[in-house]
Amino acid sequence: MIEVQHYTKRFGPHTAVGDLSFTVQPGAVFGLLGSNGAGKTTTIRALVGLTRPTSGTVRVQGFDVWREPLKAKAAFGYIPDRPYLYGKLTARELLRFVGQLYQVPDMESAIDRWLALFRLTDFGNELLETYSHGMKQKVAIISALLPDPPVLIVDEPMVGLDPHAARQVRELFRAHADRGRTVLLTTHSLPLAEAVCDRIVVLDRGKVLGEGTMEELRAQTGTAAGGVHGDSLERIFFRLLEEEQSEQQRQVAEKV
Ligand SMILES: Nc1ncnc2c1ncn2[C@@H]1O[C@H](COP(=O)(O)OP(=O)(O)OP(=O)(O)O)[C@@H](O)[C@H]1O
Repeated sequence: MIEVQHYTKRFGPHTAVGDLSFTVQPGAVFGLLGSNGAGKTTTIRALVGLTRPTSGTVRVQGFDVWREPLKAKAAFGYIPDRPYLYGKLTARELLRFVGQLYQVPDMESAIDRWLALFRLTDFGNELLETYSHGMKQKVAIISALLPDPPVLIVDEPMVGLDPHAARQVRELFRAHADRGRTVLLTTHSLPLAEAVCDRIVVLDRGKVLGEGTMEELRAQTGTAAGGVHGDSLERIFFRLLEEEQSEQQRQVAEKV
């Protein structure tokens, strides 16, 4: 379970995220969507303990990520948008390192299965510095999933993946949640969000524009289901952004 309560992050005078609250229950895939600079990565970095909230709290499996970092970190797997992997290790060495840290049972056969699933068996003993971007991304995904964590936190998972791998990863996230685990992901891919997310929050410039299931977002934006585009998340997303822009223009006009 993930609980974000009144999370605010400021960088100097700039508010990157303001008063964000949401909960992700076990069994759910939660999508954090928004334009460039909306505050998605800033939120993810708070969730994984890389930045301290200016105010508010962030909990994973009941543990405050900043106050009880070891307990919180033991409970989640994290796939960053730009994975850093030790280039002088082979994929197998890195995965053994992760497996030992998290005491993964029957580690060697688990590693074999994961490498085979992502068609990396032949490259398992090659140094990671020789891997392509997509291959590195696959290893980062395996590292996060190998310990079968109760919570999975993912920043832009599909960048660099070929269509086959992208579909596999989408199915893995869904299956992870369906086994009672919690999944939070950020993405620019509206089809991905629509296909796997149970709930979605749309951010823009650090503010929440909308939150809910697809049905709730449709109701909020007056976007009817059906029709060629009527039920798509893309339409809801643009409607929310348009509403926010008209509200800002109205406020500016009032001040003039
Ligand atoms: N370390 C930092 N110092 C100053 N400002 C920052 C820092 N990190 C993020 N920001 C600012 O916070 C805002 C949110 O950035 P963030 O990276 O969270 O956006 P994002 O939604 O992940 O965007 P993208 O889709 O482009 O990756 C931006 O205005 C960014 O400039």
